[in-house]
Amino acid sequence: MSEKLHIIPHNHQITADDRHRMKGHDSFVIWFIGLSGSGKSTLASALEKELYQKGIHTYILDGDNVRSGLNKDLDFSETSRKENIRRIGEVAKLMVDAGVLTITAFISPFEEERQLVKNMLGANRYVEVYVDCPLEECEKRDVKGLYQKARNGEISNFTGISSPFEIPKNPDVSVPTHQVSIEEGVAMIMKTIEQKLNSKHISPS
Ligand SMILES: Nc1ncnc2c1ncn2[C@@H]1O[C@H](COP(=O)(O)OS(=O)(=O)O)[C@@H](OP(=O)(O)O)[C@H]1O
Ligand SMILES: Nc1ncnc2c1ncn2[C@@H]1O[C@H](COP(=O)(O)OP(=O)(O)O)[C@@H](O)[C@H]1O
Repeated sequence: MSEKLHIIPHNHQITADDRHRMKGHDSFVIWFIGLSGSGKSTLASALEKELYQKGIHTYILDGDNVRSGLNKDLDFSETSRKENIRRIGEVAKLMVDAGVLTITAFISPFEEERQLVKNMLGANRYVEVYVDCPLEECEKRDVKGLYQKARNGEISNFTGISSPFEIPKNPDVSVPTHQVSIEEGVAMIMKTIEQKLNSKHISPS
């Protein structure tokens, strides 16, 4: 797009801080990264349950509600995956501004897009969770039978088999799901976000 757009922001009367004060907690994104079958959805779901029980307003963005709607025009080429993550980052930013503790569960295979999202949100609103599970274990689990299909050549560009996965350089927490239980994994994440949950980042009224 070459034409300059004249978009001038409006300063609304209610701010993110007002929304945090209303809800009694801060908002940020918990961004899960990992191979298919590593345990992103399982951990995201268990974590959400724990946060819900603490009275925290959460929402999970995942393939079910994003790739089948907003991003249904995208496939699994490198370009599409990058655009997938960029758009999810933008949606997460809106949700965080709306006061929701947002959890995302996407493979997010490229470091560059992860950094882009982190910069978009601001480092203090982005918690990176690497669901660290070896390919062999993910393939053994083969929750959806997709690894078998990828090995048979029925699916192309499959992450870990025929499409790259860049190991996160500096995640806030790594959860080795082949070594720890779901409960232990959730506890590791809760420990990482504990301080953020307690410090409300709310300016005095
Ligand atoms: N080619 C290929 N490679 C990897 N994964 C594939 C592929 N085709 C379909 N699937 C299914 O789509 C889910 C991954 O989508 P994501 O949006 O998370 O991928 S990405 O972040 O854009 O790389 C992934 O879900 P999870 O298993 O929950 O990770 C797969 O079930
Ligand atoms: N410690 C663990 N943490 C998360 N998942 C685990 C763990 N141990 C075994 N699993 C199993 O691994 C599978 C992970 O699948 P899923 O959560 O759909 O992965 P992803 O969303 O990354 O594709 C599930 O069947 C889950 O029960």
